[in-house]
Amino acid sequence: MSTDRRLLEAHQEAVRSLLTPMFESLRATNPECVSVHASELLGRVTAREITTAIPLPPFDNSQMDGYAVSSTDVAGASPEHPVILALGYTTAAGDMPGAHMPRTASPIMTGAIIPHGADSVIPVEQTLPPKFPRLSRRGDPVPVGSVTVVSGAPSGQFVRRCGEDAAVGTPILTAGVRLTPARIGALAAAGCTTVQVLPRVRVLLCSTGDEIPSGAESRSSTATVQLELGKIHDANTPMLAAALREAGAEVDTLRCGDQAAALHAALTAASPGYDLIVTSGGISAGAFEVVREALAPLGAEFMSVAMQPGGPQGLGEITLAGSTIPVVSFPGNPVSAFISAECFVLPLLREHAGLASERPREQRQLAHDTKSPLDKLQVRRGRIEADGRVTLSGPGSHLLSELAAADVLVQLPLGQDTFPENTPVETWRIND
Ligand SMILES: Nc1nc2c(c(=O)[nH]1)N[C@H]1C(S)=C(S)[C@@H](COP(=O)(O)OP(=O)(O)OC[C@H]3O[C@@H](n4cnc5c(N)ncnc54)[C@H](O)[C@@H]3O)O[C@H]1N2
Ligand code: MOO
Repeated sequence: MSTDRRLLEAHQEAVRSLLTPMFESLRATNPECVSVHASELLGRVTAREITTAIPLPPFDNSQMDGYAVSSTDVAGASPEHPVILALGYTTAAGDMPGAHMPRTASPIMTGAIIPHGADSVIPVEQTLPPKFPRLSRRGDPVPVGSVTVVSGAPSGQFVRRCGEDAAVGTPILTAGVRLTPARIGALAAAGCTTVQVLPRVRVLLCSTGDEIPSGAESRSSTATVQLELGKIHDANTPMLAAALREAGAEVDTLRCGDQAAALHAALTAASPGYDLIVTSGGISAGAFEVVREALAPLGAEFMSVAMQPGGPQGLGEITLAGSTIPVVSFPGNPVSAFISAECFVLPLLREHAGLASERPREQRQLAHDTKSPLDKLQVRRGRIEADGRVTLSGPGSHLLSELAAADVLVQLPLGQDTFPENTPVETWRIND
């Protein structure tokens, strides 16, 4: 590991430079075609602009349950000068309308086509009687009866015009947009059955360490698994897999002990088909640093970043079985791994997935004084108090329960080691 410490921004830039060709190549790859009805569509990113081939709405229709009328028939209607109209043909949503006859009120339901000859709708509550009489649907004889109208209805009242939401050929979605529920709804309304979406980044996530039981040992049908002394549960694999997936990646996982040859063999066998390898653990100054030992000879570099947690880091393009693949290595301490992902990889994945790359930052005041190392940027975990100030938890990178209970990450900048109560600090939300 190099003894020079690089600044966080320099490492962010190095990771961006490493991963940019991978993102570019994914954008240049043939898009995937996904059904509008598939649950996997949510969160995918459009590969092309999508225009509507039909007007939306596809026809003039009623915004209210009421009566379609000719605005000239009811001009000047008021409680003092009511207009009495005979009942016309009824149109419900989905029906073909009958002709609207002059001096009639054609019962119409929300979403039904405005019948030819009518240009306005009066809600049923604004007529006398204020409820529909017994009505027949199209094809049946028109019921005999009348409706008293006590207010005028300007032309176009409660009429939803054909194409007013989107005219034929209008782009509904541009390329590079994340598919949200509303966007999927708009595509479905336009009659799109499939959508071309960008391929997702396929990540192989590999957690290392002899202290973590192998996959088979750690999976159990009971709620809690017993541990042998010296072993711990694998927190990083589920945590990092969830973070990567939340940022739009597809993730498969791999577990490996502390033998470099075994890690090399496992990655060689598993890596084809992936765009990126992310590792956790085995990169610091110990005697058995499996990731460093296995990946440095393949081209990865390991360095120290002037931050805490997350000091030890690794990255590079490595060659496995004749193919090159980018690798980003995080330290094994769970809070270090989480913050490393948050600082170096997730913003880039989010950007590719059409999400806001950076989480919004907020200035808050510290609720108490604290210290941090002068030569490192410290990222602390904090709870927001009722007065908006932040109480920090301990700095240790093993304090995962405190990370889980935190509202915000708090940045204590490098170059300052004493932070009195009420010092303004930059924060960003987690666990939302
Ligand atoms: N002499 C030095 N020792 C250490 C240094 C240093 O600069 N000099 N750096 C410390 C820092 S900071 C960190 S962070 C860690 C990083 O070490 P590694 O990346 O080599 O990680 P490991 O040693 O494999 O694990 C560290 C810690 O995390 C636990 N761990 C690992 N994987 C998981 C997992 N999947 N789930 C839960 N917990 C995990 C592991 O048991 C260790 O306790 O090095 C310091 N040491
Ligand atoms: O830099 Mo380490 O990531 O504090 O435990």
